[in-house]
Amino acid sequence: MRYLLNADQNVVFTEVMVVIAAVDSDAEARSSVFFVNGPGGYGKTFLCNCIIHSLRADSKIDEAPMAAKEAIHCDDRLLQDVTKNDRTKFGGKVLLLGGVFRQLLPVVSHVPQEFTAVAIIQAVASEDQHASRPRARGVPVVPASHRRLDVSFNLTASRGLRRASRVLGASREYRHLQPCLQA
Ligand SMILES: Nc1ncnc2c1ncn2[C@@H]1O[C@H](COP(=O)(O)OP(=O)(O)OP(=O)(O)O)[C@@H](O)[C@H]1O
Repeated sequence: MRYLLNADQNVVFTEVMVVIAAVDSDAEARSSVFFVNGPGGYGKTFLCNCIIHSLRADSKIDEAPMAAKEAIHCDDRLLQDVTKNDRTKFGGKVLLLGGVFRQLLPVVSHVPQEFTAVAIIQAVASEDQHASRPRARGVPVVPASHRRLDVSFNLTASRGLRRASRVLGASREYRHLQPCLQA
């Protein structure tokens, strides 16, 4: 199955396998946590299946879910307990998680999620303008990959934007988004 992997998938496959081999041969090796990021349909599941297939063939695999942070903490403690190794994260096991970072909202303290969503839509819309994409009735066109956020955009409208602008503008981390909110 490995021969089917494309160049990007091959890079991740090799990196994960190298670390697994190192952890296998050295009980004291540091554990590694990988997060495979990529847009929908980019081949994350295909890659994971290939890795699982290879590890199963060698009888060395534990399931690695994509889960809430509490579940990840729980895995960490459980693996440390099972392996009797509390010196390294996940008891020295390799953790491979997958997902799409663009589908997750960044965490901004004291800001409701819908305002963060609006800020992101505005930022994306602004990128779109630079790419000379069409605009419909004065509303920036949101690319297909972000259409699931359309609802937040419509619901919050201008009052939400003004508040988002104020609150996000006060956050040093997201100050660069401020110009995008001047609709
Ligand atoms: N190297 C490959 N060779 C042949 N087909 C592939 C390859 N990589 C991915 N595919 C195919 O592309 C399609 C999308 O891949 P996959 O489901 O792995 O994407 P994904 O990143 O997990 O998507 P999502 O985030 O939406 O779950 C699937 O039909 C898969 O079989």
